[in-house]
Amino acid sequence: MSERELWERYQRYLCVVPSVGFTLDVSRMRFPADFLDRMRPQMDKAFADMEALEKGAVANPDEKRKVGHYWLRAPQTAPEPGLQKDINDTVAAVHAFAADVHAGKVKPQKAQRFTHLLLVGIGGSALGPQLVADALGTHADKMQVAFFDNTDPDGMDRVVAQLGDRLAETLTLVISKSGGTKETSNGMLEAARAYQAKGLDFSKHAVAVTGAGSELDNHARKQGWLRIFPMWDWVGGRTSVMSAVGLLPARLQGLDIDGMLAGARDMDVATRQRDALKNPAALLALMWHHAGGGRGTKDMVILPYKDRLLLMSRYLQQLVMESLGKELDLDGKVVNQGIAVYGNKGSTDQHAYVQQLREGVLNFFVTFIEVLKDRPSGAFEVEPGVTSGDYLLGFLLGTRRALYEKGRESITLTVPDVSARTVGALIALYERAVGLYASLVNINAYHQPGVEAGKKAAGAVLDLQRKVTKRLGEAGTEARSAEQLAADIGLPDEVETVFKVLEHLAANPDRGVVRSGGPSPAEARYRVK
Ligand SMILES: O=P(O)(O)OC[C@H]1O[C@](O)(CO)[C@@H](O)[C@@H]1O
Repeated sequence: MSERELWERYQRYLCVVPSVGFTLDVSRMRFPADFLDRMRPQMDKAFADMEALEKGAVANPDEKRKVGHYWLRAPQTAPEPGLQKDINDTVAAVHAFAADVHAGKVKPQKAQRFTHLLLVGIGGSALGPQLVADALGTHADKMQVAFFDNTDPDGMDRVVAQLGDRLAETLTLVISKSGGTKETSNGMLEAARAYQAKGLDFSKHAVAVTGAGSELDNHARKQGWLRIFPMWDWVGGRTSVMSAVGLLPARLQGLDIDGMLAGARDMDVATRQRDALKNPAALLALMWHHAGGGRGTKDMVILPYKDRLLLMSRYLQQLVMESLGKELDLDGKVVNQGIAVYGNKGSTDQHAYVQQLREGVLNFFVTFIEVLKDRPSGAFEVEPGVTSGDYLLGFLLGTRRALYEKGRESITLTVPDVSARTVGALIALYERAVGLYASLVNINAYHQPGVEAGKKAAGAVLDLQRKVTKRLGEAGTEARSAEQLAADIGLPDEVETVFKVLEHLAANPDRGVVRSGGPSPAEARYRVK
């Protein structure tokens, strides 16, 4: 297509959401002229499914749950008055609590004011807060935010070291919907130890966001934590950023959560429209379907040309892949669905993997995110008449063109700025697109049966470790091989796991296991110190 024809196509398919100043351009997707018409019956069903979901139908059949993240920004649309009240009360409580913290009414044990925030959570209980904090944060925020989002001891040590003595002014939020996620409870215990090491009572610095009656809820109550905020079973972890999970840390940081909710609400209005050409979430879902033939054969490369949106790809990775990556469809048929998501930011990636995108294996489509506003003020010309921001746009358009020339498809989202409103709108856009796409390919977007297998297997590894260390203790100073120890504990076939566990213990001198013998697994011998 010539540049002139592309301009015509750009105008024909441009989807505009004036309330958030947002546009979606699908002109560089090579879908055939009749594609949208052909997809209409499936799209109509997707709209009907979505309407039922918003009205409170059980949209997650496996877990028999309602799916209510859209109600979070429009409580009046929640199907029961009790839910509306819960949402309104929680937003009000978040505002009131944050105001008290900022004013020093809620204060730390041995300091005047909380100035820092440590968020302990993982997956949906961290990724949304991380995206929002990074996209909207500044050096002048009311509180600076740090995260424990893994059970990596060194990762946590590094955060604690960076906080240093400011731990005394740090409010820790432990966020877990289920309240039983191991990484998060480990993070909580590690955080408590760090406070204790400084002579501080963790419970006087701790707040929980969790489901009523969860392990975390019970623990926080028993220990008399500062506060507990609710997390509801009708909100999925990966769509929880507009519940207390995301609102509380954002408001404590000093961000405009009402703006974020309003942006999401405006996008929700736009994405409820039944005309796919006017509905950016529907158009996005249709483009994903076109790109990957409804089977996810093409990866989604997210390329925001803005540092503040760096975490978009990580956030979308969970939202898209945990929602769509399913073995079975809603009829129980094996489909192995999904769309792989990766990305970083432009133009940085032009000096990394864009080479492959232009010339290598054609297994992807790109989503460019363009931000019109360069910086709050003070344009600086790096060359006569040209700013760094002009370069950023030049690189975006240049890459888009270079990819198109080689038959590589792309979508472009444009937002006026990176503000609370646009971040809320982008999140809402993708939440809806994922839901609509799931209907198009007939899968349940709201459960995650696959992650349980890894959790169970991890639990089995730790049980095995307990048995091995007990056996090592009984063997005293006698050095034994992994093979012998596996046989000793009655699990001879688990020898590889026994070996890996022993290597890990021996690599950490304070664990009390000494390795001797040769470098190969068969030669290695282990004993207690
Ligand atoms: O908030 P929770 O219950 O700690 O769960 C954290 C994450 O773990 C998962 O359940 C996957 O293991 C995600 O869906 C969820 O966002």
